[in-house]
Amino acid sequence: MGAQFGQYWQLTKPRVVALIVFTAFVGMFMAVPGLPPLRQSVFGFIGIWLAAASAAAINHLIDQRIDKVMVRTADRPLATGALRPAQVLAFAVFLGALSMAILVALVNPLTALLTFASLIGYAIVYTGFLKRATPQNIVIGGIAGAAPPLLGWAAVTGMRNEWDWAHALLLVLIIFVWTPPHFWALAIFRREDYARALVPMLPVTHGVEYTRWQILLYTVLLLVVTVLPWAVGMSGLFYLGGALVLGLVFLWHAWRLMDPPDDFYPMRVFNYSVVYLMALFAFLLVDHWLLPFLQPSPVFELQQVG
Ligand code: HEM
Ligand SMILES: CC(C)=CCC/C(C)=C/CC/C(C)=C/COP(=O)(O)OP(=O)(O)O
Repeated sequence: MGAQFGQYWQLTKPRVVALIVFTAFVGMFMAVPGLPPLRQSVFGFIGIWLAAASAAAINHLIDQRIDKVMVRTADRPLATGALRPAQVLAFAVFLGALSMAILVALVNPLTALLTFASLIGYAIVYTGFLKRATPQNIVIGGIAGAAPPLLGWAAVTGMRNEWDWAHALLLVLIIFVWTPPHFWALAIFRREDYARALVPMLPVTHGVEYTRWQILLYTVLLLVVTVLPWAVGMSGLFYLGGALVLGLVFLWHAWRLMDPPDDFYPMRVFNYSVVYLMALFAFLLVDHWLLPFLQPSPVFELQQVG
């Protein structure tokens, strides 16, 4: 029983999904001054979590043949036969249905719709089609993985106006641009896995050198887009400082990757990418709370003038 639970837990890609829901959580806080409304944020969080977990389980189902061939994924529940496809399908449908019920009944229909689109985007469009079709798979598919800040924002505001959309999409853009360096670093290290499984990932189709250049270009772009929250007045100097330091370290890694000290270096870049995104969103969150304290209020300024 305990062992079975472990297998089902593994289907939900718990570590990836933890970072995904963290970005949704930050989206909720960025959407409003102070604390977001309790019901929408708690059930929004649970609903987005369940949807992402469902999408991850469907990814296991559709990818079972690929996962069996790749060293990195050969121990997954379907690849080893620990779970049967029917069990995985039932689990994924259960999580997905529960997610939709919670989002529709306790959050709002727009969040349910956007979350459902992300679920289909990752589980079906990316896994079932793009992944097997083009080396731009993860760039396009990255839209689904990047959506959670928008989902969080929608959960607590229902998207009131263009201002909401523009600011939420800016956070989506950051994760969208982050995804290629995140994934291609790992793909360089695991390129033999992908070649054996006939998955057209960039290092397999265009070579390692070309992929390193792409990583460097996206990392430069990432540094630029992470300045935007400060430039549009969404975040303050505390965030900007954090984003610049984190981004320059990422750039230094991407630069060293052009002529790496050893074969394992791409995995160090990959591991850093995870720490980077976690820290960047933590900076957004803390800055959002600090901002009112750091910026003198108009009353305070008046008192000073007086
Ligand atoms: C299409 C987009 C993406 C692709 C192709 C991708 C690919 C991958 C792959 C292949 C791994 C290794 C997983 C493993 O060995 O179990 C991984 C790990 C990870 N990914 Fe992504 N990823 C994407 C988007 C994201 C997003 C949007 C997030 C979070 C916001 C994320 C967070 C993580 C984390 C936290 C890990 C580390 C898991 C661990 O330490 O075990 N990824 N990713
Ligand atoms: C509803 C919602 C927010 C959905 C988000 C979906 C989600 C779980 C995105 C994670 C992205 C990810 C781990 C891609 C790797 O898939 P892969 O098949 O390339 O990697 P693998 O070989 O490790 O399975």
